Amino acid sequence: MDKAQQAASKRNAGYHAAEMIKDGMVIGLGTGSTVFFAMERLGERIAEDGLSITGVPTSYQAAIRARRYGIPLSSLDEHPKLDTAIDGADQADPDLRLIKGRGAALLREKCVCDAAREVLIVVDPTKMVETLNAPVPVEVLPFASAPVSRRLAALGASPVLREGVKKDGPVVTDNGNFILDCDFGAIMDPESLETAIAAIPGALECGLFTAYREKITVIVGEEKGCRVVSLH
Ligand SMILES: O=C(CO)[C@H](O)[C@H](O)COP(=O)(O)O
Repeated sequence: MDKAQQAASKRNAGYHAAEMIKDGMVIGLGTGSTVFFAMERLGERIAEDGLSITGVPTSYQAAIRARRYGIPLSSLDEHPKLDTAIDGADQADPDLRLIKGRGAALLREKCVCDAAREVLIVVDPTKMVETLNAPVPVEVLPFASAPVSRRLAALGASPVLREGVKKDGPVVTDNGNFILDCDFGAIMDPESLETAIAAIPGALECGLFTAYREKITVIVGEEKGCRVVSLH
């Protein structure tokens, strides 16, 4: 799939998710290029049809983009329960388990996913895999990054501190933490791995999302149209 085909697929997925949003909904807004297409379409529906929605952004980037599209914003303080959330993913398997966090927003994304009654995951076809095998991002407390790294290595990864492309030194998340990218190879038991990582003090969250399969709908954008996958 070339770049133009991928962009068309992302756009179709994002637009499809945006069409599923109903008047009055409070929605989590994920981070990443595919969600931005959903926001673009939501902005059009607000401007053209008077759609009334409230967004809870998962990152500064999502908030900036949502404002640009005229989406009114709120927070989990105001809305601890969300009608739905739209988010992207780096990989999804047939059981709708995900790896997220390329954009370093995984901690807030998991909070929003947890708060949402349903979750729309928008992806292009390259994200669909039989077995999750991408590096798992782990957000770590900087104070504890060395011991956390050792614990992750004991689980089978070679953790790599994520460094900035446009800045010197480590990437600092919107929450003031670091990211360790952890390549575990093929992940045969994502649930156990997520539980094991969650048990490490100082590992604040990881990019494995295995607990939300029942409320997730994956919208796979194709060059023309979409394929919708859910377990319900
Ligand atoms: O998890 C994420 C950010 O933390 C993104 O949703 C994920 O990386 C997908 O991004 P894109 O839609 O740009 O491919």
